[in-house]
Amino acid sequence: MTSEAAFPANFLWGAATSAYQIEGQPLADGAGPSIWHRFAHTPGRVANGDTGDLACDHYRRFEEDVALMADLGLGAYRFSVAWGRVLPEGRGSVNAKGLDFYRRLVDALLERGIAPMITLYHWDLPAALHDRGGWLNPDSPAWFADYAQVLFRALDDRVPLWVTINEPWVVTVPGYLDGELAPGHRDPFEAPRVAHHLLLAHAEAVAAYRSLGGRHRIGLAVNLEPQHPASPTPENQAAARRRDAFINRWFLDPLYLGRYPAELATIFGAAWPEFADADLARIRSTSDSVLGGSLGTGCATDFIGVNYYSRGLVRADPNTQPLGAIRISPENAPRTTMGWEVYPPGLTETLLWIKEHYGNPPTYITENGAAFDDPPPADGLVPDPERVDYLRAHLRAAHAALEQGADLRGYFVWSLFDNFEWAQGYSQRFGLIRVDPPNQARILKASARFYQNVIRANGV
Ligand SMILES: N=[N+]=NCCCCNC(=O)[C@@H]1[C@H]2[C@H](O)[C@@H](O)[C@H](O)[C@@H](CO)[C@@H]12
Repeated sequence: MTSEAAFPANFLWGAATSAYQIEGQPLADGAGPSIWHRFAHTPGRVANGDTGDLACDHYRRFEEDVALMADLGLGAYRFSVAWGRVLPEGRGSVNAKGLDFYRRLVDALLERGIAPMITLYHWDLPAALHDRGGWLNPDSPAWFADYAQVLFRALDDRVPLWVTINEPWVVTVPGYLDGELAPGHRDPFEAPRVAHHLLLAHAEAVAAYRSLGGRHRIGLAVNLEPQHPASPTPENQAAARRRDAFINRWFLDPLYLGRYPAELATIFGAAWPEFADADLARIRSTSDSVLGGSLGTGCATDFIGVNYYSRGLVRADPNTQPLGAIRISPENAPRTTMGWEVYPPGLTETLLWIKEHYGNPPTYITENGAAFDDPPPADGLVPDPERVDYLRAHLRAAHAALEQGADLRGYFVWSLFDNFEWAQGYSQRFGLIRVDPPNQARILKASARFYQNVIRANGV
């Protein structure tokens, strides 16, 4: 099959998931509960009262699932470790059975020639640490670095790619500002401090990785979305700039430029603290990579993981505080069932924005995908043409950025399976493979076959 867009020879093709969204049995074998176990079991927090108690039962079915990944021809699989399985109290003694699950999963992947990309933190903080203040506690970066070292020591001989934290913005804003996600706080004084501790946690984990002689690559995964004014009025343009700082630059500017966007102090006002210069220096610290010498990007991170779903169409709105800007959904544009506009050019724009603003660091698209109301299976396959179109268009958009010089190394579909979509429970389907918790059958969708062909052709 000749492909219109041929990718580089060693381009990495993967799919992504996270522990609480697919594993099930969150308390098995001595695991400690997470804030998401607690949040999901709090009435009213998750649609239909759904929880991750069963999810995709991946904790039990992982060998079958790895075989499915191999059938698709995945070159890599991105998954997260549930901190509470490895350290039930979040710190202190290691739970051998919990760590062993991840060792067996990694070995099963390697046996099939699938490279593991491990995310150390995908939102499921041990509840025991939350009870000590969680990410608000200035000790949280050290807790995270200690946990990271347990994984580095156990698995770095076999894991080529590490992501420290998934989407610190989502941990911070839905978690501590608007309260939609665990732990469900709504406090503008807490959010900037949580964000700061997450950045320090990333830096401490990277520093620990370097000091242990970590032989591979470690990065941060961030959700990014271009912000476009709904109409070119000065108010809307200013609102788009504020939202750009708030969503896209909050974490990348400190990491690559050693400073927070100035807009954030204006947005948060009195709630924005004075951060120590030494902290910002630590976050941006130039640490020698295992390849010797700084990587040239002058920061602790080897690569950026980009989670791209859509753009933000922005209108000034004084009633939406603290931003004074609201994201609107364009009436006549195609949208996913999450309400997000399907906007492939935004992926090209995002990748080129990273190249221009942060020195073209190595980049992986660590998440890209869409939720649609898939029809039921027909002849053993779920017809999901909308998802096929979404993936094809975004792969072409990624390729356009490659052709303009973006250092894009790989692409991970979100998600391998229909799974627990946080506060929306199982009402949203993002998978290449259909999973219904009651029967746990794995049924390929047309998008899985499409992606299998993309991988074979190394192009789309
Ligand atoms: N305003 N605004 N912007 C919204 C920005 C948040 C976008 N949501 C994500 O990126 C989450 C990411 C997560 O890793 C995964 O665990 C989730 O299942 C997917 C799907 O939801 C995506």
